[in-house]
Amino acid sequence: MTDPASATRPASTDPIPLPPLGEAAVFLDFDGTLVDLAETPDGVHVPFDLFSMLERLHQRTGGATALVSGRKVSDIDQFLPGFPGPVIGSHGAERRIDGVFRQHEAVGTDELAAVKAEARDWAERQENVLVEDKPVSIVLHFRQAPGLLEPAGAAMAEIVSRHDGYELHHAKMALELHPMGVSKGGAVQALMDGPFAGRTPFAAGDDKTDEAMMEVALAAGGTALKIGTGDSAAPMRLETPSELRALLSAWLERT
Ligand SMILES: O=P(O)(O)OC[C@H]1O[C@H](O[C@H]2O[C@H](CO)[C@@H](O)[C@H](O)[C@H]2O)[C@H](O)[C@@H](O)[C@@H]1O
Repeated sequence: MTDPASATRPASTDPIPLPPLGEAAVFLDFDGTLVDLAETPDGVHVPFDLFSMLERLHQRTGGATALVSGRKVSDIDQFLPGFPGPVIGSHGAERRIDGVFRQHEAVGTDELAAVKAEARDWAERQENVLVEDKPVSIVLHFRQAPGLLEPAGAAMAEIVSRHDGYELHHAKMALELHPMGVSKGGAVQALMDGPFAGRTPFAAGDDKTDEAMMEVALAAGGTALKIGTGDSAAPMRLETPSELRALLSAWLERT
């Protein structure tokens, strides 16, 4: 029988098997991983020392530290202005690598506009559903209307069923409609095949969308860490973003 406590216990503890930073490629999710979740997307608190820690990781890994978020890249720029490494946004549908910014080809298409309009139209007929419009997707947030999550799931599934090439992603208290095939794993693989080649990857995340990047990290001989509860391919687990930040600080001291 599975021990319920094992869902939150680190699968591996002392010492956590992390490669020397000079040989590592570090992939970090943002919400729920580097910062605590908040009631609204704008409400997250960025600890004052997070930026300097990420900057040190960037330096110590020779530039091989990437932020890999479901947020749009411009959000990450707002929360962590001036982060010098690659920023993967919108779950991989936006990428800024070596200063070159690219977005998914769906941006600007009539089909994407129609998917967004239909989702927004449904949300505007409800109360307290927060709409987040991103370049390659639309997100409906339900922290202020948890009872609507289920009916919204059915309504959003119906919308994507009418638009070829779109899918519904169940996020934390949110539903996101985006083009099929968008994946953090694809973006992480591209970095491992490109500027981060030859390094040992470490990926940390808290959500289902992070599993794809963790699987890429594991397949490349690296390791992965899950924050919080829930199934994960990650062999390591911590409970909170603050524990991860402490681990990253200790890593910076260690190697
Ligand atoms: O991949 P991530 O960096 O973890 O981004 C995932 C989504 O994060 C945001 O939504 C989540 O965090 C909000 C703030 O804590 C929370 O209110 C919401 O319930 C969560 O789903 C962001 O708003 C989304 O665009 C990201 O996809």
